[in-house]
Amino acid sequence: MSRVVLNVDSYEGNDTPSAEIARFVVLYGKASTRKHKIWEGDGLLVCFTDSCLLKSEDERDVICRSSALKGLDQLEDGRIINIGSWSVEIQERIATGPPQKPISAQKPEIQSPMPPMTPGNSENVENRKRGGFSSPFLGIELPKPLSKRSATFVPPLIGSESSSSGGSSSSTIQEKIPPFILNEQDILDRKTTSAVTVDTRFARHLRPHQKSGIQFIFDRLRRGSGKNGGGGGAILADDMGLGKSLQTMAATWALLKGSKTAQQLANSCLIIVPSSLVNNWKAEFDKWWRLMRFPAVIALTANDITTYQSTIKLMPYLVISYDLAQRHVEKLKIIRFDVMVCDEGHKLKNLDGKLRKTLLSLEIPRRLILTGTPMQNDFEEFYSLLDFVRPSVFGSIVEFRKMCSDRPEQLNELIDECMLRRTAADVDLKHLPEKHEYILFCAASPIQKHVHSEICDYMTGDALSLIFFARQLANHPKLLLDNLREKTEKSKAHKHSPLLLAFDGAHMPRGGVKESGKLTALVDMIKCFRLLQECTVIVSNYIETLDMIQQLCEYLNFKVLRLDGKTQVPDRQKLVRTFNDHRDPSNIFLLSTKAGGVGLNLIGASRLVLFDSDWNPANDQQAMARIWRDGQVRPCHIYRLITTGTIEEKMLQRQIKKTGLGCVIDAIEVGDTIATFTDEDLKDIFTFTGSATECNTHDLCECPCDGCGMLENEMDEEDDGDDVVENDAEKIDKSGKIDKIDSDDDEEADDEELEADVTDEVVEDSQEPPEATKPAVAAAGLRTIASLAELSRWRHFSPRHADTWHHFMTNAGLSQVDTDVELTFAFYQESQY
Ligand SMILES: Nc1ncnc2c1ncn2[C@@H]1O[C@H](COP(=O)(O)OP(=O)(O)OP(=O)(O)O)[C@@H](O)[C@H]1O
Repeated sequence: MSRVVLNVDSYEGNDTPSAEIARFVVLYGKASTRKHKIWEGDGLLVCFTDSCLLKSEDERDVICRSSALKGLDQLEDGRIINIGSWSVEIQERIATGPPQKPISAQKPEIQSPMPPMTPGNSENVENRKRGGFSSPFLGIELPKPLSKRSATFVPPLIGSESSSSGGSSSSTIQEKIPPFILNEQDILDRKTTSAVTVDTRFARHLRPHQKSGIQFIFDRLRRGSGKNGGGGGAILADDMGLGKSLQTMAATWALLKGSKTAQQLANSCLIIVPSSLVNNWKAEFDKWWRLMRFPAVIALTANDITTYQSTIKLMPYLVISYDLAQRHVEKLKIIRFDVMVCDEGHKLKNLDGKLRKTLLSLEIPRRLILTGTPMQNDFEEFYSLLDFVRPSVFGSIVEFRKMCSDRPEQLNELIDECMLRRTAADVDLKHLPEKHEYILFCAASPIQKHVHSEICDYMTGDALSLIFFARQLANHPKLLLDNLREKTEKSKAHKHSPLLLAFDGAHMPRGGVKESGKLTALVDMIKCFRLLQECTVIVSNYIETLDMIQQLCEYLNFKVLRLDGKTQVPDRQKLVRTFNDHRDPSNIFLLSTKAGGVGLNLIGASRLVLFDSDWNPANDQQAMARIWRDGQVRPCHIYRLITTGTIEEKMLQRQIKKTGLGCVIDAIEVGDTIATFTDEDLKDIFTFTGSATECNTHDLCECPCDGCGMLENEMDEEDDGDDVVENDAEKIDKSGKIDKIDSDDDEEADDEELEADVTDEVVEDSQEPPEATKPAVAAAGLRTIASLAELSRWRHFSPRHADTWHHFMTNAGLSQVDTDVELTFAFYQESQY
C-alpha cells in the first residue's frame, strides 16, 4: 500500500506558503485546565516561518495559526502548548518533509508490477515431467475466447486510499466521535484521573464486537507481571476475518500509548507470526498508520532485531516470524519485551513442542494468542494454549482433565475469563455481503469405484498409507497410479505394489477429466464462474492435485496464480495483491490449504472451491474464510466437493462432529486422530457406499426431507424419531458447556445405552447387528444422528426433485453451461447477517 504523502503545501492560509521549518508528531485535544487532559488523537504539527498548522492523523486540518510558533528549539517531547482552543502535547520531532518509514520497514517492496506467476510456467509442473496429465484433456470443451470483459469491479472498501471505512481522504469531513475510554471503571472508582483511550485512528472504524474485543484484551494485558511469567494473558479466538489484528493493534497501542498519557503500561510489543503473514502485518500497520510514523520494525534478519533495540521508543512493535524468533531467541531475550502477541497461535498447541518452550523462555509477562481455530484436534492441545497465556492457572494437564470432569462450571468460568471467542453468527456482520455455502456430492467415476473397492479388499495394517491412497483416488485415480508407480520404481519390493493390479486394462486412468467425478464438476464450475464474471479461488491439500488443476485451468485459458509451500514469502503478498487488484475473472487463484490457509485476504474472489477436505476442520475453515471478510463487496459462494460414498464423506462426517459441538471443552469427546482409528473405523472408512446411495451423510442424518430442499421445521410432518434428533441437537447446539454433552449428567437420559457408549462415535455400517449388541448400536446410531445435527440447519437437495434441483443449481451459479456433472446430492446453507 502506498503511503499517503501529507500535502501541506495545499494549506490555504497563505497565498505564498512560507518555508517549513519543523514538524512534530503530537497528541491533541481541546484545551482545558484539567491536570490530565483527554486527547482526541494523534496529529501532526507543521511549523512554517510565519505560521503553523495542526493536522489530524487522517490529514484533516484541525487548526491553522497565522503567526509563527516561537521557541521551537525548546519544544521537547512531553511539552504541552496551546494553539487556539487546542492543546498539543509534543511526542517527537521528526525530520522535515513527509514521514519516512525505517529501512527495515520498507522492505520487502510490495508494489506492483505484476509478479511472475508461481509456477505459472508449465515447465515447473512436476507432474508433466512424470508424463502426467497431458493435454488435451479428454472429453472437455475449450472455452470460446471471451470478449473484452466489461465487468466493472467495485474496489475494496478496505485498504484503498479512497476507502471510507479503512481511512479517509483529506477531503472527507470527519464526524467527531466520543473518546473510547478503556479504563472508565478506574476513573469512576477514582483510582485514576487519566483516561486511556483507543486511538482515533481505530476508534472511528470499530464495529461493536471489536470494541468489546479491544476492552477484553486491554483488561487482560494491562495486568502487571506476576511470578514465573504469570501476568496477564488472553486468547482472542474470534472467527477468521473478524478483525483480530485490528483489535490487537488498537488494544496494544493503548497499552503502549498509555505510558505517555496516563499510566506506565508497556513499552514494547513483540508480534510473532507465521512467515507467510509477516507482510500481511506490515500491510495492516501501513493501512492504519497511513500518515504517521510507521510504528513497527519488521524483522527480516537478525540485524533488524538489533536495530529495533535502538528504536523502541519510536517504533515499539517488532514483527517477526516464528522461525526467525526461534533462531534468535537469545537476542530477543535481551530486549525484555512487555507484551507478546502470537498470531495463528494454535501453532503452540504442542505442549512439549520446541517452539512453545522457546517462546516461554522469553519470559514476557503479557501474552496474547490470536487464533480463529482454538480447537484443533484434542484436549491437550487446547490446554497447551491456555497454559501458555496463563501459566499455572489451569494446573497441570492431569488437574485440568480432572477439573473438566469434576468441576466443569469452574473450568468454563476460568476459560471465559481468559478467552474470548465470537463466531460469525455472534456478531453483527451487516457490512459483509451474504455468504452461501454448498457441499456438493459428485458421483465417483467407474475407475474410482473399481479401485476404491480394490483398496477395501486389500486392507492391510498400514492404515495411514491406505487413507492417503483413498484420498488421492478421490481426487483423481491417475494421482494414485502415478504415486504407486513411483514407489514401485524406487523399490521393486514396495509393500503396496499389489495395489497396482487394481488398474487393469479397462480401469487404467489416462488423466482425463471424466475419470474424476470432482474434476468433472470443477471444470463446469469454473466455466460458469467465468461467465458470471466472478473470480475463483481453488484450494487443495495436495501439491500434485494443485499441479493437475493448474494444468487444466491453463488449458481452459485461465491465468493461474498459485500460492503453496514453495512460494517465497516476499512473493506471497504480491500474488495476493495482483489477484485482488485485477479482479479478472479469467484469473484463478490456486491455494494450498496448509501454506495459504491462514491470514490471507483473497477478497478479489467471490467463489471458492475446496477441492478436498482435511481431517482437521480447523484447516478447512481457515481456507474457506479467505474470501468472505472485510472489504468483500460481492455475495460469496463457497463450495466443498465430496466424492459420494468414499472416504471423503467419512472425513466430512467427522468434521461435522467436531465443529458441530459448540463448546471448546467438547474436544474431550473428539480426540480421534488418525492414530486412534479402530479396525471398525477403518472398515467403515474404506467401505464404498457410492453405488447404493446418493449421499451417505444424508442417510446417516436420517433426515425425512428426502432431498426436497425444505428444512425440517418447514415440513408438515410430525415424527417421533425426528424429535429425538432435534432434542439431541439442542443439547449440543445450545449448551456450549461440557455437562450437557456428557450424558452422565443428563437427568433426562434414562436411555442407558446412550450413557454406555458416550465416546463411541463410530459410524455404523448397515449390517444387521447381532441381537446382543443392538442397544449399543442403537445408542451409537442416535449419537451419530445427534453429532450430525449441525446439518439440520442446511437445506438438502437431491436431483430426484427436478424442479427444486434446477432452482438450486441456478442459484448456485451452476447452470451457465451445459453440464456433464453428475452431482448426486447437495447441502446448502445461506448466512445473512
Ligand atoms: N472495522 C474495520 N474497518 C476497516 N477494516 C477492517 C475492520 N475490521 C477488520 N478490517 C480489515 O479486515 C481485514 C481482515 O481483518 P483481520 O486480518 O484482522 O482478521 P483476522 O480476524 O485476523 O482474520 P484471520 O484469522 O483470517 O487472520 C483486515 O484487512 C482488516 O484491516
